[in-house]
Amino acid sequence: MVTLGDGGVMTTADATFPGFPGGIHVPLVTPFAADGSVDAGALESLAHDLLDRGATGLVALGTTGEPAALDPAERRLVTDTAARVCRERSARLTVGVTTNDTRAAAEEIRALAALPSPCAALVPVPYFTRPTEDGVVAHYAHVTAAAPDVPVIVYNIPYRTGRTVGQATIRRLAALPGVAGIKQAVGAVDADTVALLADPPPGFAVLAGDDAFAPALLALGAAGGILASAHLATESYVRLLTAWRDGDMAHARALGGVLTGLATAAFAEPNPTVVKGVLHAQGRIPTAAVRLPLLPASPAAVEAAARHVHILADRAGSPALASLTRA
Ligand SMILES: O=C(O)C1=N[C@H](C(=O)O)C[C@H](O)C1
Repeated sequence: MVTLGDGGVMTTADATFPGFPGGIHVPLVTPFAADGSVDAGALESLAHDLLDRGATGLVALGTTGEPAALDPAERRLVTDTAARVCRERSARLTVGVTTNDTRAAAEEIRALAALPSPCAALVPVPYFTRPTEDGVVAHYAHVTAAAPDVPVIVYNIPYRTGRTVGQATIRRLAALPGVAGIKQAVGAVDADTVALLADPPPGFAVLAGDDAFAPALLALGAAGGILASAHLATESYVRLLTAWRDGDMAHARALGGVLTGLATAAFAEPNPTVVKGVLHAQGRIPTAAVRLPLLPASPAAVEAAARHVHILADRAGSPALASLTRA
């Protein structure tokens, strides 16, 4: 903790990452009502619940929010709902900007700058087009210049985008004014990620973006994570990050192992189908519905993930996990 002159405190994360707070950010599912419409009331309750459980921030319209299956009015409803909750709770809002068109991304970010509450933008590496890495840098230079007050988080997810971005390019991106961090989701703990975390650019938040690798990235010093499975174990992810920051390695390793099991189960079928299935089974969203081309998760996958949530709760009493595992 860093003590301020007025006797207040701010977290180390705030001091270290001025553009974007570390911590656990939950990429919200978009709940659908029984008639198939977006259920804004359910989204609002879920958002409050996740912040009650200790999330630092919420992400609207991440991959987990099925943005490609929402029309513009629905996307606006989701953004406005999440923005209202984050404003009330003084939490960090991030909004996914899901386009591979540089001009359209710049337009979307300009629109975010006009929102009544401040937010960051989660901007994927331009997908499908497969530009050069120089093209990727030019893309982010253009979109950050469009709205300098909106911090941009680079979303590096090559298995979805088709474009690998190595650490040399990530360092060039980090040097751009307006780029505040990266959601690193490369499907591995690869050499580039290890090198990046060994010597992160000052003030640049490296966030774990692959649930199954999040415990490993946090162990290497990641500032936090944007993790769909944090819907199901918010407090445990927060405790995991805290344990690594506090150097409480025994607890962190034990908890990280259990959370890796949960994450693997939550991603056994396409995200967010399993997460929605468990949230519905827990009575936290009205239906488990997803929109095509996604199909609902199988009952077996939902049961398996729910079992991992129970394992977390059961192990809360074990010595290694005692203070860490209220799911
Ligand atoms: O919505 C997100 O942001 C996330 N999407 C990833 C994905 O679906 O590939 C998973 C991650 O947990 C968060």
